[in-house]
Amino acid sequence: SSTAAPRFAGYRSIASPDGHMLISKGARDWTQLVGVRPLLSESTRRRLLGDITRPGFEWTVDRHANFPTTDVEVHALPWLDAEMAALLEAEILPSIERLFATDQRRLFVRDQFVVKYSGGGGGQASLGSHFDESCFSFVIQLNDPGEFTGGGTLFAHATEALSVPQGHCLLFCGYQHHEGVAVTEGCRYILTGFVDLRDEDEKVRPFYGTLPGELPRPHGAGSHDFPSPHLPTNLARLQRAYGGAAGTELLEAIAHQPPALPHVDTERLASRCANFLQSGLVPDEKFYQFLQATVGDGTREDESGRRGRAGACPSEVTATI
Ligand SMILES: O=C(O)CCC(=O)C(=O)O
Ligand SMILES: [Fe+2]
Repeated sequence: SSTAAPRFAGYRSIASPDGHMLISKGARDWTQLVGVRPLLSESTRRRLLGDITRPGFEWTVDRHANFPTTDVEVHALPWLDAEMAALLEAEILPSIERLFATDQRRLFVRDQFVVKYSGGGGGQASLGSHFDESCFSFVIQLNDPGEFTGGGTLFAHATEALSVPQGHCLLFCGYQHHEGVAVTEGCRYILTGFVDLRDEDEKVRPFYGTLPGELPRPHGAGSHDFPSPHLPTNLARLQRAYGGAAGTELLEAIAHQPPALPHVDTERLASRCANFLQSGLVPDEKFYQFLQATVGDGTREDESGRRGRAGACPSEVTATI
């Protein structure tokens, strides 16, 4: 894939090791930077499009209470889940770390899903102005923008929607207001991810910007709830934090040792692990399901996905780039 700078009239582009940084002419704050980089291989892209355009493919429409999308969780396609876990570790989280000067060891994935926008009345065509309940978000363009009319990601600080080439990925601060512009013809497919930063309030606050109110607790960035372990990348992070332990060993480590993850409250997880150990069950794939069902946001998976986007509220920009 090409690393040439995609050109957008409303943006200035600066080459970076991860691709390009786009700075809209209206940007006043470094949290308004948008990273754009090639990401998906041609074979992954084609395989995914093949899967989701198969007749009878089942989309969900009610996973997010606010600003719902027609989507499907990455988790529903195990091969994709595995590929995304590898891409997150090797590419996406390191890019977020470099672009936003954060610490990738403190990043956890809250949600990942494929979205379908349909022009011509066949389904959802757009997504209204909102902010994501995560410090960072990524949007990967799956199909060729030549296949649809309209579409793209429009930031409140910009005048032009970004529609990047197929396989390219946008990285941005989720608390910046943005919208999915209406597709008027054809279909636009993207893969969206919400990535939270678990860190000290003062590290999180700059990303929250001037949104009114407190830092979004307990479910947003800076929250101390446990990251959803049904995402393999989160489970891998958990295992690493406990010295590579897996299975029973991981359960024991969590149950008996102090939390190894800074600023994540693993108390509830620890007591559940202790109970699981007492039950005498062997942590095979049930262990995975157990983590999925009992921790994460403390809810079942389908409920945890409902907290993804929040309503629009006025945002002012104060700092300068
Ligand atoms: O359509 C887009 O590019 C934006 C998608 C988005 O903002 C979201 O899924 O939360
Ligand atoms: Fe969004």
